[in-house]
Amino acid sequence: MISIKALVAESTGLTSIPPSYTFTRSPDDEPVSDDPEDSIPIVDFSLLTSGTPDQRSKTIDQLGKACQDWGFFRVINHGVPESLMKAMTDACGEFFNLTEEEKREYGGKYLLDPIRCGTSFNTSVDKVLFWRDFLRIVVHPQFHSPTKPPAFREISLEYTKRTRELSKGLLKGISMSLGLGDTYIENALNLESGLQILITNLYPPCPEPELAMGLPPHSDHGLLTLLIQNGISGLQVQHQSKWVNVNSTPNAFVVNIGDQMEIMSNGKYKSAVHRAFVNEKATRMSIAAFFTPSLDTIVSPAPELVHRETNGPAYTGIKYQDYMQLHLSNQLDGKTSLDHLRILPA
Ligand SMILES: O=C(O)CCC(=O)C(=O)O
Ligand SMILES: [Fe+2]
Repeated sequence: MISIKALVAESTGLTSIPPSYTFTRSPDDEPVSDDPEDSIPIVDFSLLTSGTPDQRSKTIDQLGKACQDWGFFRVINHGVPESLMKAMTDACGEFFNLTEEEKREYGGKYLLDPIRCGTSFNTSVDKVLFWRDFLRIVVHPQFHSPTKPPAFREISLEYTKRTRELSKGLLKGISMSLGLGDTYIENALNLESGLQILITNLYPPCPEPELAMGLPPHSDHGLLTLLIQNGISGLQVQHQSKWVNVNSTPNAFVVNIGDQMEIMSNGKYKSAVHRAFVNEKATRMSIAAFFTPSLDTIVSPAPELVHRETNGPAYTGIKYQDYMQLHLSNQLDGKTSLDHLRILPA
């Protein structure tokens, strides 16, 4: 399947998109909020790790509130150097600039290949194709890297370590905000042997951006996602039935919680539905670091958060590997993977 990058490059003066990329917008598509987007919660990570006890406890409260109200927040003062975020963005851009022939080496057939680049989401089931190319790399527990461009390995290894530290700190805070010990999530979901996956999304300029979709509304299948963008906006998050723009701000991470957090917290923290639009002029890029339980962990609501009388378990447990397989082999469609696990109140 041709990449969007090649499609755009090969068709000079492309004025319309091929029909296979044309989305029919649903008439009940929720409106875009006119709230200033800065109402998205902001978490100051430095207060979590080196604040006074009072600042730390306030930040844990803020984190819990952000997870409960939005499932989505920005993190500032996170300790990942801005120069590294920029280097990572540049290295990913250079990867996509390799020839189609060079990239073909990673056009893996299997959904779980450790390095896989491709287009859309899952071209064997996508009904409409997305205006998106991607590179997906498993970087933990085993680190993988494409061999080109030459600097990619070193930069992505450092980026992997620094974002891992950040995710651990955030997960400790989130664990505390649920009234569980700070290492509860880490231990219950076996995060040390869990996966860390880097997904770079490339959205080349699109001649008919209002008809195409970068990524349709979806929640992330893992536990936590840390995202950076290349200065071009296009991400929206659903909040109280409206879409809110998440503009690209330099030097902050956009963090969202995924389906495993929703299951583990018994629905107290819901995974955020988000989508990505494309635009006519600029190439947009986003880099997401996904953190997941280990493949053999059975994720189920934490017993501490389940009260048989008032708040029974809302999801059936599932082995993470089975969940990921379910998610990757179907269409990307809202929260349909999670819907399979819901236990409806009697
Ligand atoms: O491009 C974006 O901003 C969103 C990417 C995303 O949602 C994903 O990779 O799961
Ligand atoms: Fe996502």
